[in-house]
Amino acid sequence: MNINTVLTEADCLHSLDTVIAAIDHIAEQIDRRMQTELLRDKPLVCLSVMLGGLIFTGHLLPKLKTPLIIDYIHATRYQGETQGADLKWLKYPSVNLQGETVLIIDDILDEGLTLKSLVDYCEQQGAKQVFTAVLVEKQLPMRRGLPQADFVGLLVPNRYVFGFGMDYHEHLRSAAGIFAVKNQ
Ligand SMILES: O=P(O)(O)OC[C@H]1O[C@H](OP(=O)(O)OP(=O)(O)O)[C@H](O)[C@@H]1O
Ligand SMILES: Nc1nc2[nH]cnc2c(=O)[nH]1
Repeated sequence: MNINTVLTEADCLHSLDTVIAAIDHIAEQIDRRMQTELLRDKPLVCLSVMLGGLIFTGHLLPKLKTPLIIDYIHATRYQGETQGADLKWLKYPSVNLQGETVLIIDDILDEGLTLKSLVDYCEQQGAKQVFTAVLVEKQLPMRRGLPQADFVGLLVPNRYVFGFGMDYHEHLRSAAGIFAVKNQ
């Protein structure tokens, strides 16, 4: 596998400009929704899902006007592969979620099993409400886990995608845009 070949042969699904515009749009939607959901003086607890959610989170949070605190979860189901397996937790959130309004921020909703586990965990920890934001939603006929996220930036077809946080065998997370691997 030559990483440069993967990149040069990939199909660009969404340009960097399109991704940035989609993040602007999600930020507006989140701010609007949180005006009605957040208790006064209570910040939104934002949980970034490592590693894939890192770049999306870094672009999204400075655009939010909603008062917030930042924490992270490290959980992986694919572990550098292109087929998912059981979710492996590497880091639980440090913040106490009891009574909090939580926003889980991830790069992609695919089968939805990762986000379903993370939402369940936050609810078990006593979160008052749990919202989910993803940069991309993969278009599947049905999902085994969470059927949809509350805030979605862009749609992608049912192909293996990378860029803007998403990896191809742990490479290409920093690719500027969203790309689909050739023939996958
Ligand atoms: O909807 P699902 O089918 O569960 O897949 C979505 C998850 O897969 C990726 O994580 P991955 O396990 O590859 O770890 P990573 O964040 O380190 O890339 C991605 O970041 C999501 O968290
Ligand atoms: N990088 C990447 N991670 C995923 N996790 C679930 N689906 C995908 C995908 O298409 N690409």
